[in-house]
Formats: sequence, C-alpha cells, structure tokens
Amino acid sequence: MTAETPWDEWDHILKIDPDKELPDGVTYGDLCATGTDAIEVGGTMGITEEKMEAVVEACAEHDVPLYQEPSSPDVVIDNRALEGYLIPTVFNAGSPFWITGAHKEWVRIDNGLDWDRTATEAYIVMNPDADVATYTEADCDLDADDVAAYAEVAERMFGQEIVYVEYSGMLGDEDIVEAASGAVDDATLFYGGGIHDYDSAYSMAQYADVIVVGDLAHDEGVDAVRETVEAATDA
Ligand SMILES: CC(C)=CCC/C(C)=C/CC/C(C)=C/CC/C(C)=C/COP(=O)(O)OP(=O)(O)O
Ligand SMILES: O=P(O)(O)OC[C@@H](O)CO
Ligand SMILES: [Mg+2]
Repeated sequence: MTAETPWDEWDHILKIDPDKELPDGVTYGDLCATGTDAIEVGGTMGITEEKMEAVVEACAEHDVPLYQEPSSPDVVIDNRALEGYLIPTVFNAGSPFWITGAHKEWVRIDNGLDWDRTATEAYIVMNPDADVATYTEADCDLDADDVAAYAEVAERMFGQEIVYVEYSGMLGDEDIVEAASGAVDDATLFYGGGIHDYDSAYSMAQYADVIVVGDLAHDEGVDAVRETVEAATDA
C-alpha cells in the first residue's frame, strides 16, 4: 500500500453499497465529509463494475481515502482514485471458493495485479441472516473461543492484515468482539454490523480497532453517521 498500513490510524470506515440508494437530499460528497477515516465501496448482491465506478467517481473529488472491497473477481475496477483494494477471505465459509477459489480466479484472469495496493481482510461472518452469510454458506454457529481462534489463525498462519468480525445487518455480541480483540496482535480488528447511533458505535469501538458503518448511511443519512464517527473517536 502507499502508506504501509493506513488503517492502523483509523477509527471509523463508512461502507457504501453501490447497489443501494442514498436518502433524499444526501450526496456522496456529504458522506465523505462526515469525518470518517476512509470509504470502502462494496456490497454482496447486485454489484457490477458500472455501479462500482459510479460511486468511486462520485467520491473521488473529496478528501477521504477510497478503497474498493470486491465481492467477486469480476467487479474489481481499475481506477486511480482508489487508494487500494481490501480483499476479503471468508474464514468460516462453507465453500472453498470464498477462501481461495475466487482469489485464484482473480489472479488468473487479472493481468498485472497491483499487489502494492492490495491488502487482505479475514472475514468471520456472524449473522446467518445476512446476504453475505447465504452467499458464502458461512457457518455462523460460533462461540467466542471459535472466533478468537479464527482471528489468531488468520493473523499467525495466514498473515492477514485485517481481521473483520462481520455482523452485517445486526449489532453483534460484545463478548465475541472482545475475544477477537484479545486474539490479534499485529492485525487490525474491524467490526461491522448494526451500528446505528452513538451508543452502539461506542460499544463496539471499545474492542475493535476500527468500526465499519454501512446501511445507516443509506437508511438515515449524514447526522446519524457523524454520531458514530464521534463515538469511534471517543472510544
Ligand atoms: C478475490 C476477490 C477479488 C473477491 C472475492 C472476495 C470474497 C471472498 C467475497 C465474499 C463475500 C464478501 C465478504 C463480500 C464483502 C462485502 C460485504 C460483506 C458486504 C455486506 O454484505 P451484506 O450486508 O450481507 O449484503 P448487502 O448489504 O449487499 O445486502
Ligand atoms: O450495514 P451494517 O449493518 O452497518 O454493516 C456494516 C458492514 O460490516 C457490512 O459489511
Ligand atoms: Mg449490508
């Protein structure tokens, strides 16, 4: 990456889903100006290169680092406005496709992959009702010690730069996030899912290095997102 591990300095990420609308009167520029440390562009369903490009272009002129988080190899875009690519691997996926298969395909079809701008995210998918759980056939029936063990394996055995406890669509269990936090050393712990106000943001930011806020931006807008930035900074 350009700076070595910029996420070491982050508290808050806003994840924008290119397949979802923004609330009336809200622009991508408004979302970039919420004080978030970075914008991650990604979603599970209905993602195309065109939708990805449109969001990246809309955010490009604003002063916030932009990352793409592709949900499959065919939606990776080549855009200089992107600081980099955060590439998921789902550690508790039911199919090896989401552990090494998609990655092998990406490297096979993409000539001249930009490794300097590519970083790894070890996902542990925890909400069985989320699209991402269905999509990857994830085994979400995990206790705190399972999650901690996955986090340690991700960092120590697979050299993952980021460990991502993903509750997409629901607020997670604090004890689980705390356990993951105790299991990683050098890796940066991301938490995402169900953050909707100051208190929910604070509760997860106590344990996670970085909290990720997604649907709130699409459902509520900028004031609600700003509250979560404030909590992430305070925690
Ligand atoms: C190797 C490459 C380039 C891609 C493969 C990457 C992998 C393993 C993707 C698996 C799925 C995944 C972790 C996608 C990341 C984005 C994500 C989790 C979005 C949030 O998903 P949901 O909230 O469930 O879905 P929607 O909000 O889109 O309904
Ligand atoms: O949309 P929410 O529930 O905020 O989840 C954020 C993010 O972790 C999704 O990948
Ligand atoms: Mg979502």
